[in-house]
Amino acid sequence: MVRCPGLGDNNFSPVSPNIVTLQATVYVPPHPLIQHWLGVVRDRHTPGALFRPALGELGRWLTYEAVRRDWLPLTATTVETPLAAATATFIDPMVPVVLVPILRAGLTLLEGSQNLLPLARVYHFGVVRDEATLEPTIYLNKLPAQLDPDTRVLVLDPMLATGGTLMAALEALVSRGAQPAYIRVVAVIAAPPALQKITRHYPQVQIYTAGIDETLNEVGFIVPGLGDAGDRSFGTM
Ligand SMILES: O=P(O)(O)OC[C@H]1O[C@H](OP(=O)(O)OP(=O)(O)O)[C@H](O)[C@@H]1O
Ligand SMILES: O=c1cc[nH]c(=O)[nH]1
Ligand SMILES: [Mg+2]
Repeated sequence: MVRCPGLGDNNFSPVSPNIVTLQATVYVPPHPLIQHWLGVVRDRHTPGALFRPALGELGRWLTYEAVRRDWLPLTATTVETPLAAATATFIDPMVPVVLVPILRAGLTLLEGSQNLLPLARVYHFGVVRDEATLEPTIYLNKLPAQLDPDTRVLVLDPMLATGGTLMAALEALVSRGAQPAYIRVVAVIAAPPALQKITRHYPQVQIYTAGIDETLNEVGFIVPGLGDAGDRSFGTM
């Protein structure tokens, strides 16, 4: 069990002891709904019609966890209730909030995130891994040329395996002005190679994931994982 600073009394329990060496940038929220939906997506017998909405639920709950501490800028003001004046705190509309789904599989997390952050801009980022070399290729980049340095960025990608895909997305974001301290990642399953790569290059980027698995197999799939998230989501097996 690891107690993460800055997250109040919530204990975020690691599935793998590797998290101990990863400082406090990787969080596995011990939420029963997250655990439930993780079990559903892991199950090979879950049909696509349920797999997709299950990832959507994980997108919702992991987004809730990812944004609830020290990330969304707030502004305090006063409102009139029917009875009297009351202080009120709102999300500061002047600070851009951005969602970056990594296509294809990241699209499944988007709806749940967008429901919680309806005013966020969405910049799609398409990456495909070469099945032989595991190298990522960017085939779509809808990021603007420049991002306001205050922009809060939530990157959505269910699977962090070698970490090559996420590194490509983070490089694109940072080169356009995003600040690593304001970037958070929502993932469903993360593997140690990805976590080590990201925390080494971007120690300020926080990763929120439903689980950390032990290893990758010889063809770069997370084991036990959940298989190919994109193919299972879109019926392209
Ligand atoms: O950490 P990495 O080793 O880079 O692998 C992770 C990436 O692999 C999968 O995408 P894939 O290339 O299969 O594309 P898809 O989402 O379109 O299926 C997954 O959705 C991640 O984006
Ligand atoms: O296990 C894995 C690894 C990469 N991409 C997936 O969809 N699944
Ligand atoms: Mg895929």
